[in-house]
Amino acid sequence: MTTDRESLWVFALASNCKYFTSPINSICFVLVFLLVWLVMNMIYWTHPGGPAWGKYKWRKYLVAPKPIPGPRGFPLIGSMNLMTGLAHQKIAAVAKSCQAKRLMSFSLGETRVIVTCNPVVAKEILNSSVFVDRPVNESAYRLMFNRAIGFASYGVYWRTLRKIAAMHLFCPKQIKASEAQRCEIAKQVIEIFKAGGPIRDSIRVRDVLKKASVNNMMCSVFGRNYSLLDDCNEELSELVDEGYELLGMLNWSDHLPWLAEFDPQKIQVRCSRLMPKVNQFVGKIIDEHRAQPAIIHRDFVDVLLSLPDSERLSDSDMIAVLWEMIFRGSDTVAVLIEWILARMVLHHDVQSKVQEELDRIVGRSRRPIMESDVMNMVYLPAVVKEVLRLHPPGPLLSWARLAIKHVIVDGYHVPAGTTAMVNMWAITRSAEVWTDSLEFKPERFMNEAESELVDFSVLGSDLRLAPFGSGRRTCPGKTLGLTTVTFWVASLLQEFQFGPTDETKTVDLSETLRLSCEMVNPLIVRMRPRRAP
Ligand code: HEM
Repeated sequence: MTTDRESLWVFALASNCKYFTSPINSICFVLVFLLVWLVMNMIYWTHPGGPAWGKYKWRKYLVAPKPIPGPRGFPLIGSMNLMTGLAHQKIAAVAKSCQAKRLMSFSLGETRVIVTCNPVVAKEILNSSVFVDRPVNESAYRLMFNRAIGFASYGVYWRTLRKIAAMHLFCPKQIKASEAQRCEIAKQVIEIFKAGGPIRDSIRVRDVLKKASVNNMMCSVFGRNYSLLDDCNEELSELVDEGYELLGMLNWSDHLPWLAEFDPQKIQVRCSRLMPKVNQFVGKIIDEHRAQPAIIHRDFVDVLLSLPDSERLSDSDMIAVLWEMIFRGSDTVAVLIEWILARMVLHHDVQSKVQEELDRIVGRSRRPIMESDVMNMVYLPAVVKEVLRLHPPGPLLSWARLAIKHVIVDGYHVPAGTTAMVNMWAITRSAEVWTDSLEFKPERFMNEAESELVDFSVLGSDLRLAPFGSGRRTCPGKTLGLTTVTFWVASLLQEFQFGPTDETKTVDLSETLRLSCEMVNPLIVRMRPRRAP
């Protein structure tokens, strides 16, 4: 933007000068200007980390003691190619080749970025009081997420939202209170999978899991009970899918602001088509709650409507907050369960061990599993941790952080306004951090006798495995997410034996990175009921 404004000034001054009344002189001026611009961009590009870092150094006349190592990428656009496709894998490979696994710099157009593949530096970044904001993201702003927790600027508003959500949606009492709803949805999922008869040879699990997760959040947030068997939340699923795709896309205009005018990826158009639909859908639910005020708060809309004046949110802010919860709470849960089931198909011995544990704790009766049974399990939580290690749903921790002040990271000067990423995928697969790092071994989270879990929290205190992030902007829904995933997986494994569709086939674990990291090819399984009808 500064470049654009400065260029306009130069042109404005030039147009007032008599020398430029002749066309030849004007053309010469434009050519000289272009040449200078080109030379400057080439100079910026020579800096380690590429053009955005070079530009910062030249603009600030800064003699940095030592630049952060990193790829130069291309002039002007820097390393935009790193963020397309499987960004976490590409970044890990480049960090290795630049010998910059602890801290690497790169440029996304005009955006300065640092990234770490090291747990110690990750802790320094995520737990600092400096990397507490989120970088600018046009889609997030246009979809109003800047007024919800995830993209709100660090400050009073963000703190108030987190406090409200922590007290009324994510506290242990509230999570316990929503147990019946999770049980009901698990029951419906099982009914759907059973509907085709005892032998089901080829079932795609993703669609059912996604719908179940959306329904679960719809119930907690809006107090709406949708059945998995009917299609009445189809509209919401479409809105979530569209928002999900828009937020997950690399928007070139975020990093090359002069492109925003042209909207080359049609992101602005799609956001402005989507938002009125979201406003209408969520606004209608808020109006219905207003028309029938609840004496006991049944859901999150009731909570928001009953806030005291000092904390009351405008309607549009309320829509943003509610919409974000549906959005964040749905995809991550479904994606993680699909990865767990994929691993169960692939490692039949592990699946049998979970089922033995289930039978030991619940008995092979017809009694469905309860969440209190899951609390007594040790092997299943170890399996969930191991899947989070090999397939973290947010390999780059979903949303990056932004430095609000100058800061020193791992001995390097990092200027305010720099975007910071943590490559959790690279950390959790690193041979320097984990023994047999690429092998699927849930036992690594258990003691030698395999009778109890070792003391390893995945909730953000140990950066060797922190799939929910860490520090002030850590995921507020982590306990709810983990409880839902573990319970639904337990319910499915109690009920069914999962296997490959064909004994000669294996499971394709290839990844695709959207907002979360999903299986490229949706999991298709063979299911056999385990319990007698
Ligand atoms: C398996 C489930 C989940 C995973 C793996 C996950 C992962 C993450 C990650 C990596 C972050 C970024 C943290 C950081 O910057 O340090 C995040 C943020 C967030 N998550 Fe989750 N999440 C899950 C479930 C949920 C659920 C169920 C909800 C809500 C219903 C939720 C709501 C949020 C919100 C609102 C933020 C933004 C926090 C902020 O910026 O202050 N997440 N999540």
